[in-house]
Amino acid sequence: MELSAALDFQKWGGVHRNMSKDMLISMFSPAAWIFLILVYVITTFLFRKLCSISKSSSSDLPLPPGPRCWPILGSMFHISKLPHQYFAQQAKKYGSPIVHARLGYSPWIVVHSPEIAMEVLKTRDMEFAYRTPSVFAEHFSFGYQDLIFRNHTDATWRHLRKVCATSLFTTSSLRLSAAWRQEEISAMVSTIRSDAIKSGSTFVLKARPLIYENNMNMMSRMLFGKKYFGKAHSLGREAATFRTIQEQLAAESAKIHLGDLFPMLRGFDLLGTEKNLRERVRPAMENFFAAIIAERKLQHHLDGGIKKHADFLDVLLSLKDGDTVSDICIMALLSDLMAGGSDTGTISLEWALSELIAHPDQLMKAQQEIDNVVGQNRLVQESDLPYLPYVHAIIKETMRRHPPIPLLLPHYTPVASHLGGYKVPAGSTVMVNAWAIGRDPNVWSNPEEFNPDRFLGVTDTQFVGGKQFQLVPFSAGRRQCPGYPLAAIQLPLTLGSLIHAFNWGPPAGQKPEDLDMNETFGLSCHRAVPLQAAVSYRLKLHVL
Ligand code: HEM
Repeated sequence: MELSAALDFQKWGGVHRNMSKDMLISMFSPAAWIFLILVYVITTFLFRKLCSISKSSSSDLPLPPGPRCWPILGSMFHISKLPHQYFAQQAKKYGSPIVHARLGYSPWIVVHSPEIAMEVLKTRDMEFAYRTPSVFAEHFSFGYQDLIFRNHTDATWRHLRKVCATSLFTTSSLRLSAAWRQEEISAMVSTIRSDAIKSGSTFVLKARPLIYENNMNMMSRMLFGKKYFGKAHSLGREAATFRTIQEQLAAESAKIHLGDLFPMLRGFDLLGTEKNLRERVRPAMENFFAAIIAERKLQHHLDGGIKKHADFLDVLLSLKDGDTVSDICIMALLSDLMAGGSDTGTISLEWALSELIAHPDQLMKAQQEIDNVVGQNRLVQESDLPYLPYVHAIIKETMRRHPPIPLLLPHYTPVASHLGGYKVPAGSTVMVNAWAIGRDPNVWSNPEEFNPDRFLGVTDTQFVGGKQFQLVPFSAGRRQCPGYPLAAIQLPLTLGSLIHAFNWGPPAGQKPEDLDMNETFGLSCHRAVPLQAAVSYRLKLHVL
């Protein structure tokens, strides 16, 4: 998913470069221009006043180095490249593990060392585990009713995390949902196999949509017992609505909202970017999830109560006494989990397949490992996973090189603080550059090399915000991704199944080393060019 209120810097850079003077003039009425100029003059004055007050009253620590900050606008026009790469370059340029930038009125602090990442995410996470308020966050979360954007100081946030941890991601609940995952994997393998057989042997597969739909189906079945993608389902209209909502969310998460950069302008929605969120996207999400909840409540009524928990929605609706959560909170949570559980997995698997196509020897080594454990007469099952260390190592190495959320989700501190000997202004968004840490030669030997072997024998505790914080794709501390236990099964299971059932190579005429490995940015980091691979079936025909 495009997980949060991302500023799409590429688009913003593009808009900035392409925006002619005429376009700018025609965007606002004369009254709006006078108003904007007035706002500029007043805010410049207030800003200078504020700076002089804060200089004299706050600590003497300096701000971290970073790009030039212009009055009011800050450094936003400097950040036109992929921000995780841009900030990594800035850290290198200044020889500093912390970089500061300002977007409009919002200070950003970006951390590039495992030591300071540990401070932000774990040792002092009570200070830094807030979320940056934003226009997208407010609507996506139905007014901060969800888990992702609710502050960690809120008792309901703790309650929702506990419900997820104890009812969705325990070993026993994950065992209960194993059959659905297996069905979805079989369906995906079967679809690809039919296409391969139809086309003779090898055919060119666009992997991303298939993996995305597979992840979505797995999530929606676990959460509320429905699936929206694939050949054999009959939810035509509902599925179409669901797709539209997901597409709109992805588009909205990548928009610039003036109100985020200049909070005092929020109420005016001068560019009209909030209107669509408020009037179309949020109501559409609300109607969609409200219908699912209403349908389930009716079912419970007809059944004379909840006899047995069929899925997570049943669990949420059967919470008792002080533990109950409102319908709006359930909607927001379901929406979070759908978002959290689909795009990240798709990104990781697409990168893992790309790296294996670029490194055929490693692909072969993984296939041999799976053949030794599973043979060629059946598909990979979850019970095989403990015996596939090389497949797990590939996932870890993929996460090191390509963390799906390279700057993690934005953390925030409402009060002034300090990090690594630098000042952190009140209201700062604090980011950990997991991408840069994963490629730091001071942390990893030969970081540019894709080498899964480096993870053989490494335990999972070292993987999830391990002691040294070298590898933090799932973050750590209070905000650590709650979905990790599911991802730790789903990723190796899907990757293992795909490389066991099929041979993968670059499309005809391309060499493995020529594969385009460029990145694109939302807040999540896809391949810039969706993967197209030459695929052929490699198991016995009677399998499936
Ligand atoms: C490749 C798989 C995944 C990766 C790399 C990943 C990564 C992350 C990251 C970096 C965060 C932000 C942590 C922070 O703010 O410091 C996060 C939060 C979150 N993730 Fe995941 N995630 C994955 C899969 C999942 C799955 C499968 C689910 C649920 C089904 C999920 C649900 C969530 C939720 C609800 C949050 C918000 C937690 C909070 O703010 O308290 N994620 N994830």
